[in-house]
Amino acid sequence: MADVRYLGQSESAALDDELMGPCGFCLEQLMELAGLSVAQAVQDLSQQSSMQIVVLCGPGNNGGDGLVAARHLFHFGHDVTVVYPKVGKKEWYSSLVTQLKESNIPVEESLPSSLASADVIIDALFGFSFSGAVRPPYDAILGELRRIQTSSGQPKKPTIVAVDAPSGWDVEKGPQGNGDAVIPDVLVSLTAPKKCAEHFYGRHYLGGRFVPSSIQRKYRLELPAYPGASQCVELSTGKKGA
Ligand SMILES: NC(=O)C1=CN([C@@H]2O[C@H](COP(=O)(O)OP(=O)(O)OC[C@H]3O[C@@H](n4cnc5c(N)ncnc54)[C@H](O)[C@@H]3O)[C@@H](O)[C@H]2O)[C@@H](O)CC1
Ligand SMILES: [K+]
Repeated sequence: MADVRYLGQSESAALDDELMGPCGFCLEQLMELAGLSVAQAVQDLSQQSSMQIVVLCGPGNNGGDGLVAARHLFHFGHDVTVVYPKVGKKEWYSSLVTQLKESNIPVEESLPSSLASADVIIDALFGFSFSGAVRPPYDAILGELRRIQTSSGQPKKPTIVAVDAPSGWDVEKGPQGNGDAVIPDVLVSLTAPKKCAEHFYGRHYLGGRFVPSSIQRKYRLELPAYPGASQCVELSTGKKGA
């Protein structure tokens, strides 16, 4: 089988539109499956039965994936905190927050003081629609992540898991500029990897096991086989190099 194809930004948005238009899916369905696949990938990372997990959620659908993943990870037995500075405009986001609160999962507007001692931090701030320089309040959040990642004297650092694209990276060109990008340890690409993933060398999972054959053919996706009933599959990394 050929290599998995990496998608550009406009192609990713077009594919998304087709799924939720002519293919007959709705956002809530796809977000649930995307978030479940992120939760399964995180579960696959460790044998630890109860991890401290902080999920950073942005204002768009990438943030929605994070809210769904948080709920599943709670049901998997983990200690989950959600940071959601701005509730997205779609009504569905408020419903996802309600679902979390019904299980007493904390949903905070700002970073918890315990962030650096988390086992896992999930970056669900921005996905394939990110562009330009990071605006407040997300610039400070990514700055803190970078600080935790680069600080010395901390025996164990949180594993940073990015959803669909590492936030702050150019969706096609990868980490840009002055070396202050957050470099995640794990990336969970959804549907198909975005071009920025060519610059990623950590553990790389693919999730979003819902792409119909018609779309796979049209976009020449060459998706790998998912094992059994799993919602995610691990890929090899650094396809073309930085
Ligand atoms: N078909 C798919 O592949 C699916 C994709 N989903 C998710 O949807 C994501 C795309 O969602 P969206 O199109 O809503 O977009 P994103 O979630 O990538 O981001 C859009 C939001 O980020 C803000 N934003 C963009 N650039 C910014 C900047 N520089 N500073 C601050 N804020 C900025 C925008 O104002 C907007 O509110 C994917 O990456 C994936 O995670 C899933 O939810 C459902 C299925
Ligand atoms: K992200």
